[in-house]
Amino acid sequence: WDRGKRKQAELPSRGFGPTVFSSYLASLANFRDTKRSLHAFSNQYGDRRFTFPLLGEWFVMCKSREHAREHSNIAEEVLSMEAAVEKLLQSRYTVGEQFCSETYHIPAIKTSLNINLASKLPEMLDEIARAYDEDVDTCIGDDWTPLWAPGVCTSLIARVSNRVFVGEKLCRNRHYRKLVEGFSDTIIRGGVLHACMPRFFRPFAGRLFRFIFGHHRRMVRLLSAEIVERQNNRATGKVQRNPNDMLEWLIEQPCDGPAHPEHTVESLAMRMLNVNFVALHTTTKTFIHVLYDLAARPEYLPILRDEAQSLLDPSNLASWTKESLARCIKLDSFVKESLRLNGPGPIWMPRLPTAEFRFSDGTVVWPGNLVAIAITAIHEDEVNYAHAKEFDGLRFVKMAGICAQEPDSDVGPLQADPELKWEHRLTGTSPTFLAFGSGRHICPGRFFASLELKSLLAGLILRYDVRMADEGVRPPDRLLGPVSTPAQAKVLFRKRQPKDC
Ligand code: HEM
Repeated sequence: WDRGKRKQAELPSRGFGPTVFSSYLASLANFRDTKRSLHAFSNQYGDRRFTFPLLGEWFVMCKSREHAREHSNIAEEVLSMEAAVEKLLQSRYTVGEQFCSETYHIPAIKTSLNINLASKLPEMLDEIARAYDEDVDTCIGDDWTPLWAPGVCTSLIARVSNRVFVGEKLCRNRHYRKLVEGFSDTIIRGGVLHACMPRFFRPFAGRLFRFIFGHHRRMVRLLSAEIVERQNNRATGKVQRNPNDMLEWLIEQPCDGPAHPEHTVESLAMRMLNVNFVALHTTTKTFIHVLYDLAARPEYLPILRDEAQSLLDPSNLASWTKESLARCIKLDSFVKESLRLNGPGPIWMPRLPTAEFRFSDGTVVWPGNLVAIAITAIHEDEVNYAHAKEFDGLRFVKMAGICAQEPDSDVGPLQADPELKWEHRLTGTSPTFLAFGSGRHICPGRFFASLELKSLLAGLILRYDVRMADEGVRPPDRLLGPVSTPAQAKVLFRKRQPKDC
């Protein structure tokens, strides 16, 4: 008999009746097709909170705008995101205690990264041009050539992101890239494995896991010389010699007091793993989905290309600016629509109550039972979006009420009215668009992610034609319970034909 179920017994739940073990049957059935089961629950109980048994957990789910708003704004001390993530990923075992206990990468992203976006853009654009030259141009010609989309996208995102995180030398270092590219997937898989083990066995399994993969050990080895040199520069008043990048912004974060005047190499290496964890996985998956959406819908290529060409100089990436990319509203809408329909799964923004907690509608949640938002039920609800299940690359341009014609002045419509349209831009969030979360833990890296994704996509459509081998068919996502990942598929690339230039 499941204790979690008894505790939430007053909430509606669609299971197999009140018999012993029924919750386990429901849990297995929900695992088989999580998204569809969750949508059925949501349609039935959408305006109330309901329980959703899945893999031995009792998720208390919500879907309505009011519930989503309340969920997003409750204090970390009451409904904890960190505790929920730790429970789901078992990261204390797979990466180590320090991975979960320190969080100074968050202020570094929130402030330093965001303040420096415009000044770091030229380096990102330089890395994008080099990456396309070296990793794509060398593999393709004037004829259609199949390229492994997940491989290409993972490598591009890791390379360009790390140009901003650790600089030119390390972002091209083979060993460094191998470490950061595989890190998130290994940790997520390891987390699932650990969650299935008996609790008493996890510390031992974790030690073995960390010994085998050695993520932290390898990161310390790769970064230690660089960190020591930068700290020496600081100590000898030559701080201006240090590059302005994420590693430096982490070093600058305040320490715990006089006993620890500066962060240790071990601590900084762990933070850099954490930065890569939050930044690469999400952005890479998004880029793969965007590429599939574009390759399967070739009608968008000329539309996006015309816009990019009119606002960005195709032969001179160095001339692109944050403002000129912001004016690419169709590109912005296309990526946002892809994010709307292709999240990493139907259960979103999990929280773990630290004590018994009562929501404003009277629902009581118990410590140990996870609370989450049914994101796909919101993103695919006809009440929120017309023809919600269909992909419309220009949806958010239309929703913002902006004429889908070319902007006819230098100013462009978004710059003319940025406040009004914010909600419909890629980085905008609302109770009906939660891909970047909302409220207290809203994604602080979304401005960086948006700039990176739009620069990469603009670069791609100005250089290449893309299509699926099976014309017009988008490869289906791979589903495993609540986790959805993009298909492992090839996309056909060819250099852009001269008649299109
Ligand atoms: C398309 C790419 C991305 C997506 C879809 C995404 C999505 C999200 C979501 C949904 C959350 C909130 C989770 C919750 O409330 O449970 C979040 C939080 C976070 N994201 Fe992102 N993210 C992306 C890219 C990035 C990047 C590039 C960075 C760093 C450079 C980043 C750093 C973070 C951090 C540090 C948090 C935790 C914030 C906090 O606890 O206050 N994200 N992200």
